[in-house]
Amino acid sequence: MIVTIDGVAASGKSSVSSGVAQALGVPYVSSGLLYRAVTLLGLTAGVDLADAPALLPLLGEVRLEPLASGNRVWNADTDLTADLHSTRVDTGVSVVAALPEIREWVDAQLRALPAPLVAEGRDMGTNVFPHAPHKFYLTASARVRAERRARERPEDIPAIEAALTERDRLDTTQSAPAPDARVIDTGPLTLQGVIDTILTALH
Ligand SMILES: Nc1ncnc2c1ncn2[C@@H]1O[C@H](COP(=O)(O)OP(=O)(O)O)[C@@H](O)[C@H]1O
Ligand SMILES: Nc1ccn([C@H]2C[C@H](O)[C@@H](COP(=O)(O)OP(=O)(O)O)O2)c(=O)n1
Repeated sequence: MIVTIDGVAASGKSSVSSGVAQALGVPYVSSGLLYRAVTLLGLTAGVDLADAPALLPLLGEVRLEPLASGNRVWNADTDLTADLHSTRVDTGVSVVAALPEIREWVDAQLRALPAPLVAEGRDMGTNVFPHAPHKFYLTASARVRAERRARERPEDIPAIEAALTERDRLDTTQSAPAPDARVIDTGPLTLQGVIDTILTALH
């Protein structure tokens, strides 16, 4: 069984997916971490982030470890995970995510994983796992999402809100909900409330 949980930036996808996956006793995969890893490796190598042929050779030893408690991304023996949520990765990642060659690479990593799993991102329900039987799409206003993220980062709410809104705009192409996804406005809900809504729908 595959459950897809897509949604806009900072809508709660990874926290909700982790909770749902732990309740189901299956792993979850965070596709955004792979786009973030490509971005980090490109920035570290000094490569133009819009240059797919220059990025692809950097990815030969990149591996996603899909743990239920939280995903890790490795480049050979180096754990990249702690560096994937920096502001510079946030700023560059939409450029990388717009490259068809990089999207193909990410999709291939995800499709190679064994089911059952929970997959979260933007296009899990539309493109990567279109035949998944259970699809969800998380939303919340930009202000609510910025307030949540401000609890994790040393930036003020208006700056975070502006950056999230800009990333939503740049990611619009791949972010449409699947027609058969259940859309959940997480604004009025607690994290556990969102997880419970999904678990109830699965039963
Ligand atoms: N319904 C909710 N109510 C309150 N906080 C939430 C809710 N959903 C997510 N959060 C918090 O919002 C932040 C962003 O969630 P995260 O899972 O990182 O989102 P995404 O994976 O979509 O970027 C986290 O700090 C998370 O704990
Ligand atoms: N399936 C996916 C997952 C993420 N992306 C892109 C879009 C996002 O700006 C980045 C990072 O996504 P991630 O889900 O890690 O981060 P946010 O929830 O947006 O903070 O990657 C994508 O295009 N397709």
